[in-house]
Amino acid sequence: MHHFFHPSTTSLKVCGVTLESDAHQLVAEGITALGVNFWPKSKRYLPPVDAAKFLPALKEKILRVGVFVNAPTQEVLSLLKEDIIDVAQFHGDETPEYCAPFAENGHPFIRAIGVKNADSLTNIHDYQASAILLDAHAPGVYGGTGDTFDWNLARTFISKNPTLPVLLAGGITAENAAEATTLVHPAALDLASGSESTPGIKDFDKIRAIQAAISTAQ
Ligand SMILES: O=C(O)c1ccccc1NCC(=O)[C@H](O)[C@H](O)COP(=O)(O)O
Repeated sequence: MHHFFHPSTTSLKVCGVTLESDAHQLVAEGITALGVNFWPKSKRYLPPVDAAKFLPALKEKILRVGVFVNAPTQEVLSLLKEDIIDVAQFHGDETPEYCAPFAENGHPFIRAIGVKNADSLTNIHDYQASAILLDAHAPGVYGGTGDTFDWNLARTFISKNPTLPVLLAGGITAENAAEATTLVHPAALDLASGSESTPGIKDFDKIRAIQAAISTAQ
């Protein structure tokens, strides 16, 4: 986890994992982090009870991130306390007040921000997040759209906040991963649509191509 949040290079987080076999293959491919989506309306939803069958065995092998949209605090806390996930990712309308107990109790979390314009990037320190994920603005669906946003906003944000780990998300594919790495220099690229054959099913040719693009770019 230390490596992920204090990176010297851009790492990769593959989100929307639903299959145990895909999770093990991500470990075998040396991917830094995986995301499991606990929002019931996501195309990539995995019920916590199913995630609990395979995520514990992956502890220390890959960073296990749980993605939540406006979930009850207790649901998030129990997955963290039961050691099913390492990090929570808040990808909905969670406020600084919602996030505060996680920060105060030392639970690492990523706050995802849908970037509409420069105003989307104000007051981000209020969340006290371990890392920030910048994604395309997606009213109502929140994430996983495959759409990009203006990466110059991300680049400017990172240059003004050099000690805050920032993940870049939204429409990352093998075709644009090198440019995203070179232009933005994020702590990690994060992707769902660009890593799968159908929602929730990973395509390892695509994932290897993205890894290669990141390596070449840095
Ligand atoms: O993937 C989803 O279905 C999703 C739904 C609601 C909130 C978040 C979601 N995904 C979280 C992620 O971290 C995705 O990787 C991120 O939104 C980028 O997705 P994509 O543009 O498809 O690469």
